Amino acid sequence: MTVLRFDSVSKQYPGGRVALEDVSFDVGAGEMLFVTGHSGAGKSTLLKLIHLSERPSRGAVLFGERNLLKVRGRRVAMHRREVGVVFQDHRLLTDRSVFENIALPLILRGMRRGEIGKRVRSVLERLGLGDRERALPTQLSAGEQQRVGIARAVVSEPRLLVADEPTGNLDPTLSAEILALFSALPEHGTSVLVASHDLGLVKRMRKRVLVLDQGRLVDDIAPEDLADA
Ligand SMILES: Nc1ncnc2c1ncn2[C@@H]1O[C@H](COP(=O)(O)OP(=O)(O)OP(=O)(O)O)[C@@H](O)[C@H]1O
Repeated sequence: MTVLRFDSVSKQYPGGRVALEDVSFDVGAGEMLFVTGHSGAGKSTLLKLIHLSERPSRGAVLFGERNLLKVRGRRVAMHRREVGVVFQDHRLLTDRSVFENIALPLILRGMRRGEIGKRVRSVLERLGLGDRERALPTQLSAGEQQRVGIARAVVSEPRLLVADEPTGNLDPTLSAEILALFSALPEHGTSVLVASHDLGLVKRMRKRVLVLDQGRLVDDIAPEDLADA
């Protein structure tokens, strides 16, 4: 089953910059893959089209049966509940506890308090944050903050998780740890798309890799065809 399809997608920003040019690919249910390329290659733009912070100039982005070009108004928020997003800079609410940060998407959905408690604690345990639920984000290490960002993105059990340079500021051990967490998500039914310019790291993960170069998809490499890192 296909979760995400890019069909001849181009994106030109106002001002003339072409960020993506005729990009086509599919992501299957429960698949994890990377998108890589030099700075400015179009990685962030590709992710932004998926969570609707940008719109394509040409072509179509399909999420399951949903053509994202037709998603407007209130439906944008509904769409975003099915796509978890992990940002490099975490974007946590600094005056709210770890628990509250993670619970927020469930509170917004109107979920019952008992159910919210159960779900948040289960995600906290999975991410090794069981004893940090009352802490404020400022009291956490960079790696812990990043894991809270991931917990918030996965707590709604999204069909797709997109992550933009999720290991950007982390040391190699923490980076590996975070990527191992992502690798476990497909078992829970979530497909995962990670943008990273760190080629060594991408190769070590041994997953499918899309390569962007100046907005063009120039390679789509299967795990078995990856050279050793
Ligand atoms: N809002 C914008 N307005 C105009 N041009 C933009 C905008 N956002 C990105 N661009 C341009 O589009 C191109 C692709 O940018 P994008 O951020 O997608 O690349 P990237 O591969 O994620 O780069 P990086 O690894 O540096 O984050 C770049 O040339 C960039 O300057």
